This record gives sequence, structure tokens and C-alpha cells, in this order.
Amino acid sequence: MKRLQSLISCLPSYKNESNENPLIKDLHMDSREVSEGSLFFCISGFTVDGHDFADQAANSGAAAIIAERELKYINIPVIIVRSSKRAMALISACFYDYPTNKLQLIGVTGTNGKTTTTHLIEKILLDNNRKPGIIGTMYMKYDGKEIPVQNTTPESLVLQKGFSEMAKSGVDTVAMEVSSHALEMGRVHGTDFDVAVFTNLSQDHLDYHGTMERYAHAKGLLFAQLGNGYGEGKQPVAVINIDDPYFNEIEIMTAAPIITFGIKKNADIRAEHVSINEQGTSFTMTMGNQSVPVTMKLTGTFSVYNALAAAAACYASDVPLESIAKSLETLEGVSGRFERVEINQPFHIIVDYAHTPDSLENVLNTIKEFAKGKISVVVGCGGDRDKTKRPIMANIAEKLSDYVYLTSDNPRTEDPIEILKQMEEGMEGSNYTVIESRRDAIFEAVRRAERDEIILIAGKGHETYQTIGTVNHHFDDRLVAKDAVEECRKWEQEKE
Ligand SMILES: CC(=O)N[C@H]1[C@@H](OP(=O)(O)OP(=O)(O)OC[C@H]2O[C@@H](n3ccc(=O)[nH]c3=O)[C@H](O)[C@@H]2O)O[C@H](CO)[C@@H](O)[C@@H]1O[C@H](C)C(=O)N[C@@H](C)C(=O)N[C@H](CCC(=O)O)C(=O)O
Ligand SMILES: Nc1ncnc2c1ncn2[C@@H]1O[C@H](COP(=O)(O)OP(=O)(O)OP(=O)(O)O)[C@@H](O)[C@H]1O
Ligand SMILES: N[C@H](CCC[C@H](N)C(=O)O)C(=O)O
Ligand SMILES: [Mg+2]
Repeated sequence: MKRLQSLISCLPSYKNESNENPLIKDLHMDSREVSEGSLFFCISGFTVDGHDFADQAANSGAAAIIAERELKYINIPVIIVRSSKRAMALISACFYDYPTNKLQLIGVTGTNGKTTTTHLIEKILLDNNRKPGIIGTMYMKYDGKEIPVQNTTPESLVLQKGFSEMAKSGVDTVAMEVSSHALEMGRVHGTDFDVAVFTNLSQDHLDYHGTMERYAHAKGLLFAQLGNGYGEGKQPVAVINIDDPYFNEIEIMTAAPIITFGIKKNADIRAEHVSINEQGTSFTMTMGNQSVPVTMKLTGTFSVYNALAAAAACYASDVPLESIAKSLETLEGVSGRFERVEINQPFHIIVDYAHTPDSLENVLNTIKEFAKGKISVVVGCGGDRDKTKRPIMANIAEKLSDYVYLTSDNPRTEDPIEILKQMEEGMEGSNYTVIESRRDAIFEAVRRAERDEIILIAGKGHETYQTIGTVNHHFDDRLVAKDAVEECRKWEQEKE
């Protein structure tokens, strides 16, 4: 708890016409959650304007309000700022006593591989007797708890509270995903990163960023803020994929020392003698004159990149290279990423979170390397998201497989049939079918599967819901695939 005046004194500028100095007990940006003594932030959102809920917040006991314009008929202090979101980030950090100064914080950004890399980092740290926390697409996780999150990178007040709880429970290092949306909207403003990791950049989120240049710039903001307001005696480090075409755009954004990683170019941490098979990958991880062999169960060249990114981040966080290699060897995999569904069926099912052109291409190319039979793909594209990736993803699925089932992902508020039509524009031949219901598409793919075929079910990975309209329905690709195999078995037995 802090007094209002002390909280607003952390802002670079504000207008306050009240002399009151109430005790602030909590921070809220949703009027429906406001309780007695809260500070309410009016955020002008994409759907509604939080300023319209100021009176509701005041009626629910808010002690003061932060807004971007004067508000009429409100009889609690209203502090005017230029950006409520940025002010919220700075005040949240202050309210929770700057928790990121007390933690080693590793931020991971890039189009693909963030969730995977943060989990690799978590594994390495756990094996090295550290107490890691994770924040990302799947959850906020620490001390045996998994707390659901609404966004990959939560809003600043959720984030700072999370850091604070983590620090209190003894977490020493946090690996978090930092999305381009969060960077652009200032959700991580006021957060003190020790290590910033760039995995890669390829097409996604053009609905939001407009162009690849703007998208790259947003990712670069993580590197621009690296070392700002830095805790004494600590040195920030940037970990950057040197093989990525956007390396220069990212590297130029920071004054911090850089550790590069890669396979093709001369990187600081690099993988040599890379060998990939169905069971996983093996390579030699080299840094300076140190070389360690690595064998891991994650497969595909993209997994080697994720391993190198995690290795470099952990190395920058004082974990020796040999320990890193050992931890990578015993990692089982990350939920919904290249996850196999095997219940003794004579073909294979892989569930993967590929929901961008690049990730789909990577996963299918990996599958092609060891496929003994046909490859089929069940794939859709999310609604209310980048429309331009839809035909591209469909085309990649067609080019790199034998048969495609175009289906729904999370249609959200869009018409699923319209999304499918846009995907279909990318198809050149006729080896595909359109089945709107994802469940029916998975069942059809399983029903038609031949011996040794590999069915890739792409796009939803670990998700346990499907968002149709604004409603989340329970849906888990892995469970539906199992149901399909079992149902097909029953049909076969009935036929005999
Ligand atoms: C486009 C976007 O980022 N939207 C985020 C935004 O929602 P919004 O602007 O629609 O909010 P709004 O409904 O207009 O509400 C505006 C304000 O009024 C308040 N309000 C609203 C109603 C009410 O009765 N009272 C009230 O006070 C709201 O709490 C809010 O403060 O603010 C919400 C609350 O924090 C976010 O959860 C929401 O993320 C949505 C779910 C989302 O899908 N975001 C995506 C685009 C995103 O951010 N994705 C990245 C990951 C990308 C990647 O994987 O690379 C992420 O970090 O999650
Ligand atoms: N380094 C990589 N390069 C390209 N594709 C990758 C890489 N790592 C993972 N992928 C693919 O991307 C999918 C998503 O991986 P992951 O969840 O780790 O990414 P993410 O960056 O966290 O995604 P999101 O933006 O949804 O949070 C994986 O299922 C895999 O298909
Ligand atoms: N973080 C990603 C998740 C996409 C997952 C996919 N299943 C979809 O719904 O499009 C996004 O917001 O674009
Ligand atoms: Mg993620």
C-alpha cells in the first residue's frame, strides 16, 4: 500500500488539482474489479473507452483515478496524464517496490519459439538449483503454481504484481515472453530486464503492426529498454539470433553487450555437426574454445535454435555450458509443441502450435525429413488476427504435404466460412478438403489415415478451448485426436 502522491511522483509529468493524498490499496484497470481504496486507470481500449467507467469505479470505492482527460461529476482525485497505459506501467512498478530490480529477468521475444525457449530456460535453471518463474502464453508459473493469464505478456499491473509475488516466494530468475503487442502498448514499460533474447522474425500480426518494418521495430523495443534504470553492479546482455535476416534491425537497438547464437554464421554460441532424426537432434555446442556434445529429444533445426537461445540466456545468467548441455538432454518436450499422440495406431499424429507461415513450414519440413508414408495436415487460421497469413499458410500446407484438411482454428468473431475461403485462395491443386468443424476434420483425417502416415494437427497446440464468437468451448486437439482413433477402432471392429 502506498499514498497517491508518492505513486504519482514516479511519473515524468501529470496534472493534479487535488490536495488529497489517499492510501492506495490496490490497482485496477477494469471498473468491474474495483474495490475500496483502489486506484483506477481509465484506458482507452480497442473495444470500449475505460473513461466511460470512471463513475462506476468511483461508486465501487476507488480512492483516485488516472485519466487522459478531465472527468465530470467525479468527486475523488483525478490525475491527468498523457498516456494512462504508460502511467499504469510506471505506477505499477512503483506500487510493488520495483520487483524486477530484485529478480534476474530474461525477456524472450521473436515471432516463433518464445514459449519453447522460456521452458528450456526453466528446465536448465531448475536443474541448476535456481528457483525460476515463467510468464507467457500458457500461464504464469512459479513455486509449483500455474496461474492462468489472458495475454502472453500481461498488462503491466498484472505483470508487476506477478513479479512481486514471485520475488516474495523466493523466485530468483524469471523467463518471460515479451510480445510485440506488449512492447508497443507499453505493458513492459518500467520493467528492468537483465537479458533480452531475440529468437527470429517472420510474418505474423500484420493486422496490428501493418508492416514487417513496424513489427521488427516493436520487437526491437525490448532491446532499446535493456539496461534502462538498471540495478547496481549488474550488466545487461542481449542474446540475438545471428542467422535471422532481422539481426541488424535488432542489434542496432541496444547498447548492451551482445551474445550471438546460430548455426550458419560465426556465432558466439553455435551448433556444429547438427544431426536430426525422428527421435530428436544432436549437435556440438561451441563457445570460444569450449565444446560440449548435446543430444535432445526436441527435433527439427528450429529446436536447435531454441536450444541455443536458451543456452545463451542461461550462460548470461551464470550457468556453465556443461550443465546447460546436460539439462537439454533430459528435457521431455513442451506441451502442444510437436507433441505426439500415440495410442498404438498404425500411423502417427503430431499436435503442434504452428500458427504462422514460418512455423508451419519449419514443422512440415522437419516431418518430411523422416516421414515413411504420406503426410496430411489439419490446419486453420485464427479469426480477428492477421488475414494476410491465411492463403500463405494454406499454400505451405499444400506444398509440403500430400493432403490438407482446411478447418477452423479459433474463429473468434469472424465468420469461419469466410476465413476458410481466404485460406482456400492459397490452394493451387485439389488435394484438400474443407471441413468447418475442427472435430470433424480431425476425425476425417484419422478415418482416412494410411499405415505410416503422419497427420499434423497444427495451430492450437496446448490450447484447451476453441473460441467461437466470444464463447470459449472446451476443445483439445490431443483429446479429440485420441477420441478419433478410438472411434475408428470401434468402427473397424464392428465391420469385422
Ligand atoms: C488488442 C489488444 O491487445 N487488446 C487487449 C485490450 O483489450 P481492449 O483494448 O479490447 O479492451 P476494452 O475491452 O476496449 O477495454 C478498455 C478498458 O476498459 C475497461 N473496462 C471495460 C469494460 C467495463 O465494464 N469496465 C472497464 O473498466 C477494460 O478493463 C480496459 O481497461 O486489453 C485487454 C485487457 O488487458 C487485453 O486482454 C486485450 O488483449 C486481447 C485479449 C488480445 O487478444 N490481445 C492480443 C492481440 C495480444 O495482445 N497478443 C499478444 C500475443 C501475441 C503473440 O503471441 O505474439 C499478447 O501479449 O497476448
Ligand atoms: N525457433 C523457431 N523457429 C520457427 N518455428 C518455431 C521455432 N520454435 C518453435 N517453432 C514453431 O512455432 C510453434 C510455436 O512455438 P512457441 O509456442 O514456442 O512460439 P511462441 O513464440 O511462444 O508463439 P506465440 O507468439 O503464440 O506466443 C511451434 O509449435 C513450432 O511449430
Ligand atoms: N498468440 C497467438 C496465438 C495464436 C493461436 C492460434 N490458435 C489462433 O487462435 O490464431 C496470437 O494471438 O496470434
Ligand atoms: Mg508463446
